[in-house]
Amino acid sequence: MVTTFESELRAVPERRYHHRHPFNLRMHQGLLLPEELRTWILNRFHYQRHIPVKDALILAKLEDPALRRLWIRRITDHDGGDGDEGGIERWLRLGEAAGLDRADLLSGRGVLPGVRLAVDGYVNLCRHGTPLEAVAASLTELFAPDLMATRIAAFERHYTWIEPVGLAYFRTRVGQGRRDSDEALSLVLSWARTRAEQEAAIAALSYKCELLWTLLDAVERAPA
Ligand SMILES: O=C(O)c1cc(C(=O)O)c2c(n1)C(=O)C(=O)c1cc(C(=O)O)[nH]c1-2
Repeated sequence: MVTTFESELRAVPERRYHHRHPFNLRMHQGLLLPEELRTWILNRFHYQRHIPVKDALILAKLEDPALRRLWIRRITDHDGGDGDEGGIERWLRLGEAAGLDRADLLSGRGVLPGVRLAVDGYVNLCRHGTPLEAVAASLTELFAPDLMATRIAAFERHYTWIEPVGLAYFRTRVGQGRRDSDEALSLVLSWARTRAEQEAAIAALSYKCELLWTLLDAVERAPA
């Protein structure tokens, strides 16, 4: 049974997730110039490389070994391990497939100030917030897999100058995102018992939507 709280949680990204952002809409319509797409890939790398950092901050707050075992997998999903190159390496390959230089991506040069602030916002929420708030903020991932499927189709159709091998990040992430958001949702539903806790979870998820939106605002207005 879907509780009122769960419906309230799902309604936040429904209205405010970046799948509705004009930059993403233009991406899906095939309207982005190669330079705009490269700016997005380079700046989104700053977000990607901080995902395992924020997950390590969450991990440090979990006192139950079973929960830590669950959460630590998120770090290796990005950093790699056990024969898997990991999501960060796959994102670097996406950059190379789009004509970016790996050393430039790794250097962090060209990351826009607004993107830095948005990413700092997420890391700091996970550093200073409760585990409930930090896990609730990750629930934008309820919507990410569908967005990625749309993105893969748009890249294959409109941006054929990007080598197809570069899409491996998104292909892998669709399944990981579904699994991660299912796990995060059951944790949030079981942890948020009082109305105050439920409201804190909704506020954290709203804030995450805002920071992803702000990130794309910065990319959209990047100087040419
Ligand atoms: O491409 C996207 O639109 C998108 C969005 C999100 C998100 O909703 O935060 C994530 C990702 N990608 C992603 O690749 C990823 O690994 C990821 C982890 C998390 C998280 O909050 O823990 N979000 C996202």
